[in-house]
Amino acid sequence: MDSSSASARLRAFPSVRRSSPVTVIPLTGQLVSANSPVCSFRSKTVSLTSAVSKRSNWKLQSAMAVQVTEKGKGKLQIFESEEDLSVSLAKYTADFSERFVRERGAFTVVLSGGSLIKSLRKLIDPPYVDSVNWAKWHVFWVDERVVAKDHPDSNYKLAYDGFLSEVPIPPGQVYCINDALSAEGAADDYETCLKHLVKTKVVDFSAASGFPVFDLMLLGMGPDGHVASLFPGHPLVNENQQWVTFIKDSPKPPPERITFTFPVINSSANIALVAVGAGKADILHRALGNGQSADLLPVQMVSPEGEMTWFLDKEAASKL
Ligand SMILES: O=C(O)[C@H](O)[C@@H](O)[C@H](O)[C@H](O)COP(=O)(O)O
Repeated sequence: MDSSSASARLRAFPSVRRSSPVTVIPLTGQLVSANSPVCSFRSKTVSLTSAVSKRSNWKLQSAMAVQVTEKGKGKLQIFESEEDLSVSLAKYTADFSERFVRERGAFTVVLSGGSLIKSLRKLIDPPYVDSVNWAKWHVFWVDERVVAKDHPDSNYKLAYDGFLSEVPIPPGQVYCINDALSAEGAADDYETCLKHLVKTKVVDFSAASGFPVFDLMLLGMGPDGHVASLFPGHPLVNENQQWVTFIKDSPKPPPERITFTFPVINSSANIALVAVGAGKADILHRALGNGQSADLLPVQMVSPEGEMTWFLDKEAASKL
């Protein structure tokens, strides 16, 4: 792995292009999926700063999503309710599954913990529970707590109970933490597993950067702006050599976790960033608003090689 290359370093410290042009697309009357053709709607080009200040354009009507796109920063979708968000998130995920299974014979999907799992619940309902080719799924965790797999804090348990137990993904394709190891040992073990899966071409790889490329990463965000187990002000946000690392002083309990690093997160082919509820409103205002800060929040460091799509409900987006 040539992780000391200039491009790997650069990708670990992506810049936030606040003044880049964005396209604001007010949509009326119906929920529009992430894959809707942009050209079929009215659009105008403004800067992200002015898009945020023109809040009157963002009024939500019943079951309406407002999309904002900015080159390199992603598409922002705001849903009337968490229920609408989960319907759209299921379609978005199922569409990628279909595309990657067709194109490369497998679908590598990365989960986080927290409320994201609940927001994936429509995937285990018809039509997706029957139409998705679950046998081709390979499931990973962007972060995991260093606890036993049957512990209430386990992200594996959360995903298993709420989602994985309901669909026929072969158990050998669900890559959970080795809970017999220390945090350091579990991070090493997970990275070794990823390297093996890159070698066997289950997981894609970017020769340019030297990091694995997951087909889809589904990220939550904490109210402090953390993603995965990469917390504001923690030195791990600058890790640019390892694929998987560990933390023993996580400000969010439990303290011991393993986590993908930013170069791996930012190598993804697609990232969905999902935030729901009023508790996320202030940090989203800071992350996407006009204010300038020298220190980027972890969520502002998410800047994938591929596509990024934000899924917010109207409470989370209420201060934008
Ligand atoms: O293990 C974890 O703690 C998570 O992976 C973490 O990064 C989570 O995704 C965010 O804290 C958002 O969680 P909520 O959506 O529950 O706020």
